Amino acid sequence: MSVAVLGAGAFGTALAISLAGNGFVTLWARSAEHAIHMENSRENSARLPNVPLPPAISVTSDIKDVEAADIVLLAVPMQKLRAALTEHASNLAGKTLVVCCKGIELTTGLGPISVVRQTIPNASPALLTGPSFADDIARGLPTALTLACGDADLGKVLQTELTTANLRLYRTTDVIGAELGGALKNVIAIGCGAAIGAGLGDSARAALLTRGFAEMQRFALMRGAKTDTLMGLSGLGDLVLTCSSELSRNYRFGLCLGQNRPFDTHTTVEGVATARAMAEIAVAEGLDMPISVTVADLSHGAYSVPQAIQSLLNRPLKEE
Ligand SMILES: NC(=O)C1=CN([C@@H]2O[C@H](COP(=O)(O)OP(=O)(O)OC[C@H]3O[C@@H](n4cnc5c(N)ncnc54)[C@H](O)[C@@H]3O)[C@@H](O)[C@H]2O)C=CC1
Ligand SMILES: O=C(CO)COP(=O)(O)O
Repeated sequence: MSVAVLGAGAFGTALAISLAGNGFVTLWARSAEHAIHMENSRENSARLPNVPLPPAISVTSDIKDVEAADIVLLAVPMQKLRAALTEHASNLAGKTLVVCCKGIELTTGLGPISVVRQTIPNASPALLTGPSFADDIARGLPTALTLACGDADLGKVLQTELTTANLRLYRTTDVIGAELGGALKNVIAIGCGAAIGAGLGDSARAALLTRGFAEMQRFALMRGAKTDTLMGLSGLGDLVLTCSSELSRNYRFGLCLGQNRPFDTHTTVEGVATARAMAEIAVAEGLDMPISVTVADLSHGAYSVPQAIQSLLNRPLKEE
C-alpha cells in the first residue's frame, strides 16, 4: 500500500525516513519553498538537520500527490489538526488517516481521532503514538510505538504496513487510552522540567512523575480508557521518556519555566494547550488533578514556580 506523510516537521520527516526503508514515501510540506528546498538538498535542515533523506522519499507541496496514497500519516501539531483536515477534506476523503499528534484540542476538549471523525467522517482513523524522539527514529535507532485503531482488522494491516526495520509497532483497539496517554504525559513532563529547572532535585521529579501518572489514569479511566493501555508504551512508556530527557521540548519548556528563562515561542510544545484543556475538563468533571492544573497555571504565567510548589506541598494529606 502506498504511504504519504502530511506535515514535514520533525516527526513527519523522521517517520518518512523510517518508512522509506519499506518503499516509496511521499512527504508533503505546506510551504512550496520548504518542499523544493528539501527535495533539492535531500535534508530537512529546519527541523531535522544532518539526517539525509533517502532516495525513496519524494517531497512535495502538491496535495494531489497525497491524494494518490492509500495511507496518510498526519504529522501536524494537535491544535493545527482541524485546520489541516478541513483545508484538505476533499483530498483526504475515504482514506486511512493515521494521526501522529499528541494532545487534546483546546476549543473542544476532543482528541485527534474525534477531530478526524468530525472533519472527514468517511475516513478510517488510527493513531500512532508512544515513546520516540524524531531524531532517534530518523537515525534508525530502535523504537517501539503503539498503533491504535478501533477497527481491529485495519489495525493489523496498519501494524504490518508501518512497521519498519527499526520501528516496531504494537497494536491496540483502545484508541482513547492511547490518545490520552500521549496527550497527558506532555503536561506532566512540563511539571518535571520545571521541578528540575528550579533545582528541586530528582526525588521531587520522581514524586511528580508518579503522582502525575495517577492523575493521567484518573482522567483517562473516566473517559473510558483501559488501564493496560496506560501502563504500556503510549502511557507510562512515553511519560518516562518525556519526563527524563532534554530531547523533549515539553521537558525543556518546563526547565525554562523553572529557571525563569524565556523559551522559543515557535517551538511546538503540545503540553501547554493540553494542560489548559485538561484543567478545564477536570474542573467541569470534578476530578482532582492538582499537578495538571498547577502546570496549566504555571504555563500561562498565572503562578510562579515557588507559588506552584507551595500550593502542591500544602494540600491536605491523603492515602496513596
Ligand atoms: N518531534 C518528535 O520527536 C515527536 C513529535 N510527535 C508529535 O508530532 C506532532 C508534530 O510534531 P513535530 O513534527 O515535532 O512538530 P514540528 O513543529 O517540528 O512540525 C510541525 C509541522 O506541522 C506543519 N503544520 C502546522 N500547521 C499546519 C497546517 N495547518 N497544515 C499543514 N501543516 C501544518 C508545520 O509547517 C510543521 O512542518 C506533535 O503532536 C508532536 O507531539 C510525536 C512523537 C515524537
Ligand atoms: O512525544 C515525544 C516523545 O515521545 C516528543 O516529545 P516532545 O514533544 O516533548 O519533544
